[in-house]
Amino acid sequence: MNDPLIIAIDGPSGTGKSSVSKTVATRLGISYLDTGAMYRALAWSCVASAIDLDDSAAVSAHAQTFDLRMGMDPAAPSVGVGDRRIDREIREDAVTSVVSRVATNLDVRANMKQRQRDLIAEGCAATGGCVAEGRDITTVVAPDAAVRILMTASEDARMQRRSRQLRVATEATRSQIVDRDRTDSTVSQFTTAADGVVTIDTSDIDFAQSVDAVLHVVKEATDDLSTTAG
Ligand SMILES: Nc1ncnc2c1ncn2[C@@H]1O[C@H](COP(=O)(O)OP(=O)(O)O)[C@@H](O)[C@H]1O
Ligand SMILES: Nc1ccn([C@@H]2O[C@H](COP(=O)(O)OP(=O)(O)O)[C@@H](O)[C@H]2O)c(=O)n1
Repeated sequence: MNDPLIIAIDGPSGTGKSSVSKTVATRLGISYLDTGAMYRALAWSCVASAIDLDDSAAVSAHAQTFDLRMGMDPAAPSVGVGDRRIDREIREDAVTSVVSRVATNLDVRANMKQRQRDLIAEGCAATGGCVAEGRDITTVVAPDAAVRILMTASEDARMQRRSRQLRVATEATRSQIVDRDRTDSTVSQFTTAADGVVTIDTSDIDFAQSVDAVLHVVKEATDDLSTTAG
């Protein structure tokens, strides 16, 4: 049997990671893991449980025990805590504005890394592969993935996409995202490619071309693997 195909994709907000990863996973018939949604779910759950986000010990204790449920079908990914589905809630401003506070907690990150590795293994067992996307997948969660990609895009392109997606003014989005990227980059390196990571700049290409660019990198990597194995 072939080895499972793990595709790791990192990058800052608005580069196209989530939308491109979902389409790539669908096209390849493999699982999809949105790791950002996991940090968002933890932030939501802390707020819902009235945990003080400045109390890092309480946040990290909650991270160990909360009942996070990730659905990894790329055609219908889902996020839940216990029986409650929170797909919409985790995209709201109340979560987006605090998510970096839980994501910069190093105990939380260690717990998430383990959960993410387990989920990737589960996704691979179910479908033969997994596209996992976030900020530290190529470097920390799956540094041995067969395919490792950093998606980048100019700040203007990223802001325009996000504001179109959220239907809000570009300038309002800009400061929020720039601040979040800055805070996030204190714990993860996701603006320049680590060794062996392929950069795809999506600034001047459209969505379909971004998908094709990822599939091209996947094809090259898997062709290389079969040559090495053969
Ligand atoms: N060239 C492109 N590549 C990827 N996404 C694009 C592109 N142009 C526009 N978009 C759109 O940008 C939006 C933001 O993409 P998303 O996948 O949410 O980014 P991220 O997960 O990196 O924050 C989506 O609505 C996506 O369809
Ligand atoms: N691998 C990851 C993924 C996300 N995150 C955190 O989770 C937040 C939300 O991630 P996301 O991918 O949903 O963010 P955007 O698509 O809005 O950029 C980020 O701002 C980071 O704080 C992380 O720390 N590590």
